[in-house]
Amino acid sequence: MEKKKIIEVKNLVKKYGDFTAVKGISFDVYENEIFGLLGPNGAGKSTTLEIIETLRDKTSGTVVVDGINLDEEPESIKKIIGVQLQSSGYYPGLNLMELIELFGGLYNRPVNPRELLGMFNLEDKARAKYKELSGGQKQRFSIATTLINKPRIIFLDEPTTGLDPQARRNLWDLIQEVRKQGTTVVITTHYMDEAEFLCDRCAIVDSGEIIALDSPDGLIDKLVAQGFDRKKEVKKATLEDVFIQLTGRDLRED
Ligand SMILES: Nc1ncnc2c1ncn2[C@@H]1O[C@H](COP(=O)(O)OP(=O)(O)OP(=O)(O)O)[C@@H](O)[C@H]1O
Repeated sequence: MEKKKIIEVKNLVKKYGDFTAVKGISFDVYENEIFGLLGPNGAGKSTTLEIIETLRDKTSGTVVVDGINLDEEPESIKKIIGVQLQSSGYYPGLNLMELIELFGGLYNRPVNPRELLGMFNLEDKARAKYKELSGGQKQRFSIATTLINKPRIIFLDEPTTGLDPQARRNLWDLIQEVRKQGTTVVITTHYMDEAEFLCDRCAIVDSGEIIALDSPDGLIDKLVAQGFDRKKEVKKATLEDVFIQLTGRDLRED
């Protein structure tokens, strides 16, 4: 069966004054895939995401999300996407349940806060304030809030930055679970192991251009076919494997 395109980006350009941050990139995201945007600092990943999320104006190019043209109906796009809020958007006086209820009200959507918090292992924190959460809990809550409006696509900008290995692996499982439930996931990350584990396909962005786009295995195969060979013998385990083996897979922050 033909895969359905849920995001179509064509010749997207973004200029900040004289500086061109995004230089005419084109890519498609298929329905229900986990799609990664990888690239060094300043490559233009966040700018690209924010344009698709309707949070930033583009200079030129076309963006179509689930058949909706960004230039024509940005409000309709907002209704079908889930975006992580800046932490400043979490009113300090409200607990997690109240925040979810508030956001549900803003989206005009009935929402079951306990169920959502449960999915992200935060049921015990239902009455806690955002500032009382650990780093991993904050990230889980932030991802949970992207699902409040039951979106078709969620956008995650560096979701595991700063987390310990247990929290990172736990979040990977949660992101896979979100996808399993039918949501398309677009993610930016600087961690190549994360992209390799999670992404069906990824685009490598550098200086505002896409320099490669394929599945992680496809990208690796292409490099190997060019004669690339690792200098050192591949180790049977990594230091992270040692760490996880010694400290276990359970989350520590709770
Ligand atoms: N509001 C702005 N005004 C001017 N330049 C900007 C603005 N926002 C981003 N830039 C520049 O555009 C380029 C792309 O930035 P962007 O944040 O999209 O990169 P990124 O790939 O997400 O980087 P990072 O991995 O560091 O988050 C950078 O050179 C950045 O300095």
